[in-house]
Amino acid sequence: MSSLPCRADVKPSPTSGSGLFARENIPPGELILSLARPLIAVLDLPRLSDSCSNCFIWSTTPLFSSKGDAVDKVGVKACSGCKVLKYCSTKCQSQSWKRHHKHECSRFKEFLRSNQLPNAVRATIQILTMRRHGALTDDQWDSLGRLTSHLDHIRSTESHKQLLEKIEVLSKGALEISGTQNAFNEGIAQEIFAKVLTNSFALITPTYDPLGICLDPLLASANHSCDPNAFIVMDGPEVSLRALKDIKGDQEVFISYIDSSNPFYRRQSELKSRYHFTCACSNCEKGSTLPQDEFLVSSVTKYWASKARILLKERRDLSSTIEHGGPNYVGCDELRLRYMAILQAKAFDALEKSRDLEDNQEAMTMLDDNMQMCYQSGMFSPTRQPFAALRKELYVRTLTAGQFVAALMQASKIHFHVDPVLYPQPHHPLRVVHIWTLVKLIIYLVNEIDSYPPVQNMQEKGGLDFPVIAYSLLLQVEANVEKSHGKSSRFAQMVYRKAEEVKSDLTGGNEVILKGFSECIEPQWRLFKQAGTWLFC
Ligand SMILES: C[S@@+](CC[C@H](N)C(=O)[O-])C[C@H]1O[C@@H](n2cnc3c(N)ncnc32)[C@H](O)[C@@H]1O
Repeated sequence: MSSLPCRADVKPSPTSGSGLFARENIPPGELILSLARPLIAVLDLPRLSDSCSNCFIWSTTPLFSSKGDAVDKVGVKACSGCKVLKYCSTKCQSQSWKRHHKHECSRFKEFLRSNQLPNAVRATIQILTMRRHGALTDDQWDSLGRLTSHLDHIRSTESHKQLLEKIEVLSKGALEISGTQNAFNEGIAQEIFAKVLTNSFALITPTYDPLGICLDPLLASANHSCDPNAFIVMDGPEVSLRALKDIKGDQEVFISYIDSSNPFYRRQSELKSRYHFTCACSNCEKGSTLPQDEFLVSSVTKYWASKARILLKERRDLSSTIEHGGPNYVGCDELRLRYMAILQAKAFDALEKSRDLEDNQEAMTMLDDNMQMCYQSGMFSPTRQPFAALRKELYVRTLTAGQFVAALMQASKIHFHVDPVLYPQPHHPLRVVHIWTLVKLIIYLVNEIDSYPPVQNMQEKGGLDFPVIAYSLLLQVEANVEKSHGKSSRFAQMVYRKAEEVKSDLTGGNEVILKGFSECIEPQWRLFKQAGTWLFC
């Protein structure tokens, strides 16, 4: 694959195996490396039908995507051969065909329409067929070969029996469907499949909506830290690694594989089960002593203690997670700590279950109930997980359900009270994306104000001037998007265009009016901050 700038090298790492190391000092927000596209990429099954399999543009119809970003409608047409992969243009179709699809199309035609093949199986098929037909060079094949598979560890660990069975069955399926049995044996297919599981990362939109998985040997050499100094951002097929913090020459570049705002034992168990390692990063070295683990109280009231006793008795699935080594362990030797651990376990469990619910109302009720528990038990600050994650999930659900006023209040709370703590760097891509989503939401509400009496009320009686608020939020996105996504990214270009459009709508290009607006920002900001405090919790 053609590669763009690279300011890092793969070297042996004291952390584990190989890692990425900066060649020179890289200030926050600067590019570390960029790839025109990852070596291998496959879309999630639902995205196969509504996204381009070459440039990954997502052609959905709803007003807001799952992360609340307004979506432009683009058509995609199915490949006339397999009728599975779709493309937004003949150019995209032809690029994909030449790169890999001509080797798999007839196989997909035969198998994929009847089988709902998981991502890792399709990625393995892509690798096997590309190699078989000479579309992966020896260098690319060797660099895939150097990636960690953990297969020996999985084979020798009793608790990984089920995982081993899954690898054996699915890799065998991938080998058969790829039609490359004459070139590769089952052992090779298992190695490749296991490498895909350990080394692939999420294929995402610039606004962090998940689209599928991708694998690239260069990016896969970046080790994990729960206190990362770099992040991955995508722009269509282009993948970039950018500095979150100041990185000195020769320093190791770390990304975070997981949500690092989670408490110590949850992070440890996720990394152990998904990536097979015990994290010893600078944060994990400090154990459960950081703000991620702090509760606001040292014990809960009698009311919550009685709720916890019931959960301990009735929810065996949860009580097993609070034992030492479990994800919800908080130091369970004392009863007061067991009570807090089981309440935390219940909230995390609800967060995960809500993600699988199709029904928005049911999900919102579940999320709301557990947020109330976080608040009323007095244990959780708004940034202590899973309280912050429950709120974020509720925000996305309210947007999807078209409950835009509730969404606006949650967004204010997230903007002022959650994100600055969880993502301290103003150019953190998630912080930038959240503000952008909020801008889009406010602009939508302003345009449709007649349909939203509560918003009209906030404007007329509460004195909120939404255009001024949207404009000042846009200024924040505009100031940070170069560092979060890169100046020439499609996302940054969209932000710059929107900023110009809003500026001109507000002022008609008159600089004096614009100056007047700038002076209104401060008092409006205070009013908007209050919108988050109107919520019960
Ligand atoms: C995507 S690979 C990273 C590159 C890897 N070091 C290699 O040599 O191929 C992920 C694997 O690297 C190792 N790893 C990554 N971060 C680690 C960390 N903080 N501590 C220990 N091992 C880590 C684990 O074995 C993990 O499964």
